[in-house]
Amino acid sequence: MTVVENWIFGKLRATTELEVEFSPSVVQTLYESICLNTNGNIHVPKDGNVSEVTGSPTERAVLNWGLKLGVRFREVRKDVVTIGVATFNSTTKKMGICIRTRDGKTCVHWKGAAEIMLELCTHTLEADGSITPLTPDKMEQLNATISKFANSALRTLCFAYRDVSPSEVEELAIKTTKLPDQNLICIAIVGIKDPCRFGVPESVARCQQAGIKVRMVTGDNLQTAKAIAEECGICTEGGIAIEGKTFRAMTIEQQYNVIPSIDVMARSSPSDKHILVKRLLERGEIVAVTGDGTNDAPALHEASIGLAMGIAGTEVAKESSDIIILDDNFASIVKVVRWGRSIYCNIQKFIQFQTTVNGVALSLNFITAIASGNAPLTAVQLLWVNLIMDTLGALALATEQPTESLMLRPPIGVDEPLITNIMWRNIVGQALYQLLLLLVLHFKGLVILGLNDKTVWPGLQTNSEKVLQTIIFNAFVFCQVFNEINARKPDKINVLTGLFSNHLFLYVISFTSIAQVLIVEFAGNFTSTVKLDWQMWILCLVLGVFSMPLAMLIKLIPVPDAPFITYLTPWREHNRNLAYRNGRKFSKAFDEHQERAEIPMRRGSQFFEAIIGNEMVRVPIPDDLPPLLPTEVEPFSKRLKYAIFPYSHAEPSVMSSSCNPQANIAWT
Ligand SMILES: Nc1ncnc2c1ncn2[C@@H]1O[C@H](COP(=O)(O)OP(=O)(O)OP(=O)(O)O)[C@@H](O)[C@H]1O
Ligand SMILES: [Ca+2]
Repeated sequence: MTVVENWIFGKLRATTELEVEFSPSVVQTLYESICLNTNGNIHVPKDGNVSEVTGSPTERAVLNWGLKLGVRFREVRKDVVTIGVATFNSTTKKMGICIRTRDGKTCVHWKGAAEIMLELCTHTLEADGSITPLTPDKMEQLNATISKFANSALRTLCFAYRDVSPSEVEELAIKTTKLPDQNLICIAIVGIKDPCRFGVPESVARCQQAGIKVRMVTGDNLQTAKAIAEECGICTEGGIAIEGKTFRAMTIEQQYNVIPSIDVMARSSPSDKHILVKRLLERGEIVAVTGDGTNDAPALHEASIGLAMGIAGTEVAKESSDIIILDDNFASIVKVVRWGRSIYCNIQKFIQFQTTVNGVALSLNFITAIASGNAPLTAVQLLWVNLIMDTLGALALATEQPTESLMLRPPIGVDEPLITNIMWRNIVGQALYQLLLLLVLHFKGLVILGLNDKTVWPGLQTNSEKVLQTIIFNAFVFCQVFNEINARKPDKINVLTGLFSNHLFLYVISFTSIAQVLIVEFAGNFTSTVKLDWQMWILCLVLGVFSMPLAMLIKLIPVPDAPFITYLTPWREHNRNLAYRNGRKFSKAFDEHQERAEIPMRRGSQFFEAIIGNEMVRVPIPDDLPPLLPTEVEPFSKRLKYAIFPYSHAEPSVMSSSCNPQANIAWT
């Protein structure tokens, strides 16, 4: 951040040089304001190297500006006695200090958000040292200056001061009251540029493509925030920019209604950030919050995913977050999303693959055992299959790299099932094919393949039966090998894209295939298999490969958008809506403090969970819940998990099914 524009002593200029004709006393006042009313520090090295400036980015910008003006920090700070300080506060957006200078004068200096500070000013300091009243005309002029700065995406700060009377000093000393902040004299207004970091607009655009709504919630002035949001591409069509105080004044209902269109929230306090996140969560959204300051901690903590900045972030912010972005770069958030989605997809692929193998192996052995008394897959063979699908399958499928297409589709909702309709279709299609194939082989294989070698093995099986059993095992394993390739892209016809760049996948597939050949050809005694001739090998391979064109055909079958599970449980959606409506009703009741609602309450959570039918539903808890525990349960409160309160207005259908009217408290 750097100061790029300033208005001082009644003049507007873009330079940082103070003209010589200013009266020394006014320049001294400005220097005091810069050097004393700050948390930052300047270290001037003795060897003449560049001075080092510490503090928050805003403080550093101001101190650097001071350096350019030629302030001698040590001299200004010498012999000054501090009487009181008001540290920077994100809610009031200003900071102040009360000092006694060398010449015995006591004064208070303030620095803070420009338009907020200007409200507290009654006079301005002029170049010749005179103090002139801040007339409405002048006020308008200054506000126009602030707007001008803000519209060029500059953060505006106002410096002000005033002398403090001995009686006020006494009061300060006795009561340690807050520093006087009325009737101030405006010294200067500066515009600080915080340039949009490299790559941010692109990253925002990528997030938007990925169905993520990016909102900016900042302590800056509305115009500054809008201008910065415009630069970063955060503003959307139909989106609005709102001030924290406007949002705060709304009812919960109004907040719910306005939230979807909020792009920018300006001049927000820490609690505004927190409430916005809370409302979003209540609407069932997943919210990621990034922040650096202590004032962001409540929102970071509340969010589904809190991302703190590693370099600029305060310890408090880092403690309250789930992920720390080491390079402070917004582009890293895109990476987080990409990898997060990739892991989710890889788990889905793995589940699709594994469910198919398990389903087929289980059904095959079950059906054949019941129908013919003997199962084709032996325990050792199943162990090998298990190895293929668990360890090797996970290695192959879970290590797929994230692809670009992951960032082009909308996010997955919290209540969307892990196994999607597309996956069910693939699983059922493949499993049916494999099962049918293996059952036909098991029951009719001898005839179809013309196997009639009646030589009896010690295990009372004929040679043909042994060969058939080996073919079934072999075909089954090859089906898995090729179905593993199918599982790479559950929703794409072409499953081969990127296959050759995923070396681990190729190793796993090759290892599985080679090991299978070795097992069948050389480990017959152990796995109860026999050697196969080349025609049989080709047959097994073809049966396995066939699963690939089949998968393509299966993918042509359209599936509905709504998860299959909702067709099986039509009451589910209905209950959810009902519960949500009632949740709002509860909120309202609590708002108005009219009635006590019947709420099974999980302590410290954002939702309460109600049982409706056989469904557990989550309903948002209103912010300002009155003290929860009835006095008689207080002694046991540590053991209390649910507290249920009588509430007369809730819909009977909910209440009758969810709670026992006798029970006021449910214990765990
Ligand atoms: N050190 C400071 N002294 C005085 N005023 C400040 C200081 N830092 C920020 N401000 C004022 O407060 C506003 C920022 O408030 P706040 O810190 O609540 O917001 P934020 O969005 O967290 O900002 P940041 O980008 O600094 O993290 C700024 O626009 C500025 O007007
Ligand atoms: Ca901050």
